[in-house]
Amino acid sequence: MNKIVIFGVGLIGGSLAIAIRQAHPAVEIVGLGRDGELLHAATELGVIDRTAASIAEAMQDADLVVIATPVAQIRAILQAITPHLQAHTIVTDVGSTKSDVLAYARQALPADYRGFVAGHPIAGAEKTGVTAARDGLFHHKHVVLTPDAHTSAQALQSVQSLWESAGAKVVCMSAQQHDAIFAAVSHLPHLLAFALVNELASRDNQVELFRFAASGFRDFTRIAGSSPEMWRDITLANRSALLAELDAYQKQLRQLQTLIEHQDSAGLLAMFEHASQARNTWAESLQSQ
Ligand SMILES: NC(=O)c1ccc[n+]([C@@H]2O[C@H](COP(=O)([O-])OP(=O)(O)OC[C@H]3O[C@@H](n4cnc5c(N)ncnc54)[C@H](O)[C@@H]3O)[C@@H](O)[C@H]2O)c1
Ligand SMILES: O=C(O)C(=O)C[C@]1(C(=O)O)C=C[C@@H](O)C=C1
Repeated sequence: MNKIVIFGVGLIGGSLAIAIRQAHPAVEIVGLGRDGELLHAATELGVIDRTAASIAEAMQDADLVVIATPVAQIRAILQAITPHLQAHTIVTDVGSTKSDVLAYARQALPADYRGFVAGHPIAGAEKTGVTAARDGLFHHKHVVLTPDAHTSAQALQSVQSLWESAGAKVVCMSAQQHDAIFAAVSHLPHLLAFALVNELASRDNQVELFRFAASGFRDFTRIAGSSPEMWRDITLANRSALLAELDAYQKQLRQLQTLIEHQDSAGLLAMFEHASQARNTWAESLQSQ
């Protein structure tokens, strides 16, 4: 590979650029974005080599295009690059939802184009922008790729190799399976954190509440500091899976409420023991990965 174009040089696009620079120092990295000042900062920091005067110029002889913007931007970017797409150019994305992105790709890209590989690195933070980008973000982390019948084996292999060179472990699954899994373990927890903080921050005594909030509150709500735009887009894109997850969670809350109302000591203990054991087993499994 000689030239990589990244749309959206923020936390994820910037961290991938840093990883690519380390693994493939000779590759030219061209960044595009909607905010000139941020792109200037990305160039000054040495995260990208340069920006481009136009999409046409950026796409000229590009080997790989990475779309690392909020997911609602991806359709328009695919439409904008399509007239400039060369046969050998591979296109991938890093969006947190995959069924919507695959549908956009089918609508926007030429019917005979087989170089689109939908992807999602399972690594990140509540911080946004290129100043939050960092070396090693993807080390030992999963990257999920969701190839479909239109994806060529060669494009899939190229994107897999790129992520492996960034230190990640690649797993393939369907977009539908991906969206169901991440609705449960990523998207729902973000909504719960936003909802809790929103509720407390709407109270008259919020100053007092936040004054005494400590590490339990910090751990539960860290992700409520995440990008509102990114999470609006994810929530709307994965709405049917998320509505099912919200139903299941509300059922748990209703169960909890009944146990408390009935002062059901054994029931509460059983529920907390089940959750505590599952959480500790999961945390231990992370150490052996
Ligand atoms: N933050 C995470 O933890 C995380 C983890 C994995 C995947 N993702 C996904 O990665 C993507 C980027 O997230 P991030 O955390 O890097 O966000 P970010 O806000 O740090 O970066 C997004 C960048 O995209 C730019 N941008 C927005 N619209 C654009 C457009 N139309 N054209 C070009 N550039 C545009 C923004 O200016 C910004 O620089 C999202 O799709 C998100 O769902 C995020
Ligand atoms: O660590 C965090 O702050 C994250 O929210 C990262 C996280 C996650 O839920 O685990 C968030 C969204 C991404 O799509 C992938 C990873």
